[in-house]
Amino acid sequence: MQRLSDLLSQQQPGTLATLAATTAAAAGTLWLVRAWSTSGSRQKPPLPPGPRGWPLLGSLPNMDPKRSHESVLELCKTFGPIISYRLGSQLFIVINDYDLAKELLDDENFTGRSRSVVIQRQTGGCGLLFSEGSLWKQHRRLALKTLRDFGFAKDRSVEMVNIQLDDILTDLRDASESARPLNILDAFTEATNAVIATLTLGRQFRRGDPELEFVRTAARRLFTGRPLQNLPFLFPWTDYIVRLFPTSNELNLVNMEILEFIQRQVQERLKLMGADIEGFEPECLCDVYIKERQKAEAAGDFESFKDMQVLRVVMELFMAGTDTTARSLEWLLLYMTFEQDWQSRVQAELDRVIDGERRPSMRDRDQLPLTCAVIEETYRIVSLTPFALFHRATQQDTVFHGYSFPTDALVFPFTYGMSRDPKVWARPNEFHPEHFLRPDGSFAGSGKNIPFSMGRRVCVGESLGRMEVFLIFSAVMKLFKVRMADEYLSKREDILRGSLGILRIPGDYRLLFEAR
Ligand code: HEM
Repeated sequence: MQRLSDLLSQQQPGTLATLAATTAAAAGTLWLVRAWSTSGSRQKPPLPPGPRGWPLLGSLPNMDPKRSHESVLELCKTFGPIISYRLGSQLFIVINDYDLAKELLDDENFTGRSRSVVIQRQTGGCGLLFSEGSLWKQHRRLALKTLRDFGFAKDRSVEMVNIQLDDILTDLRDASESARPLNILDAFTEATNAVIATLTLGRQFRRGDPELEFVRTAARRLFTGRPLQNLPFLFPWTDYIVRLFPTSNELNLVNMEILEFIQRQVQERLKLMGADIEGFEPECLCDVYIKERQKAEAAGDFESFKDMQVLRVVMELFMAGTDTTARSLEWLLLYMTFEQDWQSRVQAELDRVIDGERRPSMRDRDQLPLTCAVIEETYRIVSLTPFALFHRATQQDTVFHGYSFPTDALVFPFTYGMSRDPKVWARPNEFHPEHFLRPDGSFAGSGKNIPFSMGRRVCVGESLGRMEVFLIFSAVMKLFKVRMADEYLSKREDILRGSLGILRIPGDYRLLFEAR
């Protein structure tokens, strides 16, 4: 396996001449795009409507840097369900209507991802999250099949979650006996990471282990980082300056550190597999990838499973499977502290259905409509990933509902806006689990709620995420009452409004647990 610095430097051409040429080309392209978009070209359909923006900066000064989802919602109220705006020189198109988003996300043409220099440098076009075309299809299929074979979202994962629950419940018992207020995220991160680490790397990072501390901190840095503060993302020509000081950019830095960490893990697996890779019975996704690489190379294919590809797929699943689910659980408990009546109703339902000391299992789900509705409503009102992930039209001259979608525009399904659409939700701005309950009290399903997005690039981990959230939330609710520590009670608005990194992050809080 190549050294990581070599792998990353392969993604970094660059001399002064290239700098000059690229800057000139970027300026020329920008000028042309601007000239075209303001001239009201007769041949091409217009861009979707949106604010005019400032010279060079576009709408950047109008975005709340901590909560761009709120600023974009305001724009949608003015300009409609398909809007466009520029931040720096990057064009964004936002879809804020469920039916339009469904049509777009089901369309093969919109399975592209950003070709931004930042993403290219971090991924080299490899992996699963940011790859496109046949490479993406091949690896999405393989990753899903492999994880399924290892019991992804099935019995084996249920067993793993239950083992993790032992630790969570012990922590909560200790906290409740000592009346110690706590931030619950760490306990949830440890649990969700243990599950995905077993599936991807065949091992777990145990408490007290510095590697677990690294994963926790890295996840926090990665998911609280603001992509919009990554200058070259909005002004590609600044990339040449930023790349001279790679450690000055937090998102680059944390990406490199995680990749190095994953590379060490892959090397451990290689050591364990020994010389007879072919005869080794794979125990996790990483082993399968190492074996597939050997097969591909034997057949003369040195591209599909090159080092960067293997590292990125393992890393992306490992990271995406850790913080997203832990944060969903954190938000659920926060809503339960502020919605005490719903907390009591969930607990009454759990007491009725789950007898004695038994833990809730997936089979109980059908008997727990209210619990399911509370979970679904929390997904809705939080919208953990308000912009899902950016997509891109892969075909030139794409026209969608009368508007031009250039191939370099970043297209977002705006899940935050859709989950607040008054045409769809009776009480869009309130915590109202009845959105997901039929009049007879049965669970109505997710309907138009799309926390995991939808269509061709729908979240790979949806079934695992949903399973973990249901099992952990219901087990905690069965055994503990949760409330906000007194000094945070008056901060409801700040805590629930929080801020936006890659995920929505609540404001600072401390929870108190009391055994039931
Ligand atoms: C509650 C937890 C989670 C939420 C809310 C969530 C949400 C999302 C969203 C909104 C997307 C973007 C889909 C799009 O491009 O339109 C996504 C993609 C993805 N998620 Fe998740 N996710 C969660 C858990 C997980 C887990 C547990 C894993 C790993 C096992 C995972 C792996 C991925 C991957 C690999 C993609 C990229 C799929 C692709 O590009 O084809 N996610 N997720």
